[in-house]
Amino acid sequence: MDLENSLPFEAKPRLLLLGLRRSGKSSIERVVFHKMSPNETLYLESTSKISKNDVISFIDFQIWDFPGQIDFFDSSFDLEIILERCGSLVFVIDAQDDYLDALNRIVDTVVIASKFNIKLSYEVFIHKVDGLSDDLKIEIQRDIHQRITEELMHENLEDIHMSFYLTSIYDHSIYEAFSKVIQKLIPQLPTLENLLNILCSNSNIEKAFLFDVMSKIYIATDSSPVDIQTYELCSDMIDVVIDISCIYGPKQENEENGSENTSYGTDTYSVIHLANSMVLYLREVNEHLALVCFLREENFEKPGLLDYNFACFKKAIEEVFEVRRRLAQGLLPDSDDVPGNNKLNENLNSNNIETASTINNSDITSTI
Ligand SMILES: Nc1nc2c(ncn2[C@@H]2O[C@H](COP(=O)(O)OP(=O)(O)OP(=O)(O)O)[C@@H](O)[C@H]2O)c(=O)[nH]1
Repeated sequence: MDLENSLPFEAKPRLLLLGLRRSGKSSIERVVFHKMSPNETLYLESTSKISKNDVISFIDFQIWDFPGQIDFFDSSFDLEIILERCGSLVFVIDAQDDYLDALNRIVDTVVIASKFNIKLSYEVFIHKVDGLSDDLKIEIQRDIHQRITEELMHENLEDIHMSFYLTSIYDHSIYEAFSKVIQKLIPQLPTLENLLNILCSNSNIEKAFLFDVMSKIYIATDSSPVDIQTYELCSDMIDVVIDISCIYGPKQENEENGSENTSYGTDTYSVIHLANSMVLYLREVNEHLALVCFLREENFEKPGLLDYNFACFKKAIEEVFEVRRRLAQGLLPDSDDVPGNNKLNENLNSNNIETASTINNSDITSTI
């Protein structure tokens, strides 16, 4: 599961943050990946050179923050090398400012980038929407979408697909948008979704998210639609659990510098009963990932059933990433027909997960 060690630094997939000066690129990177509070970003200085950050968490990739004043097309940049290992180009537009220049830059960049890497995904963050009314947000999104689509058609690039997100660092929208961007870089996404669907249907769970704990990005969810309020509740639960475990959890000694730090371990488990008869259920899957589920109180009468199903789910997740680890190390042929994948498909078989109707309390206690 030690994924960040599985790829050398230069081989990690890249995500490029591009946009005009002061559009909010560094703020996004600091808030999402370095836990900076949004208010502190007011004091960020303008970035003067490309800042490359290795994301140390479950997700194995690098973020490159391109300063707004740098010309992406400058001949001193080897675009072929920069774009070759790039998974996504994220364009950040300041929605509170005049954005016509930003749109021209986006179209010019797409024209060039599409020549170097046809697999790139293009993401547009219509950013700083916190100060705007709902109607204005929709109007701006429609206008930006239309202008970019027209310009791309003009360049004969109508096949390019771009995704648009309304974002702000002052609420959960930036995490939701980043979650969707990152999910496109995770090849195992359909398998993870499938596992979550099986878990939800067999445990009567309304919604389940698999979170990267450090960034609070969800790397997968079941296929029912994401309701932003449910997402916010589940995401907030991670903060609550981390805060409580930092204060009251067991102290762990840091081997490198001998200091003590508190973090939650692999047995972390939390249940919160809400006033509206709903239950939040959190289990840590490994040091990077946590499963957070939202379910009705009446479906939580047999917590042991959920614990048992979670154990099956956790085992399947471990096998998903064991296959990836072995592929990264060249231990398996890069094909669909590898034994690990067959094993994985076996685990996807819903028979491995008990259903509420087929298990009774005595079975649960004996199987855990
Ligand atoms: N209202 C609001 N302000 C934001 C948001 N995100 C960033 N800002 C502010 O925008 C300003 C510029 O942010 P930066 O992150 O430095 O912008 P940048 O794109 O990295 O700028 P360069 O380094 O010059 O390229 C800061 O004062 C941030 O506090 C947001 O979501 N809402």
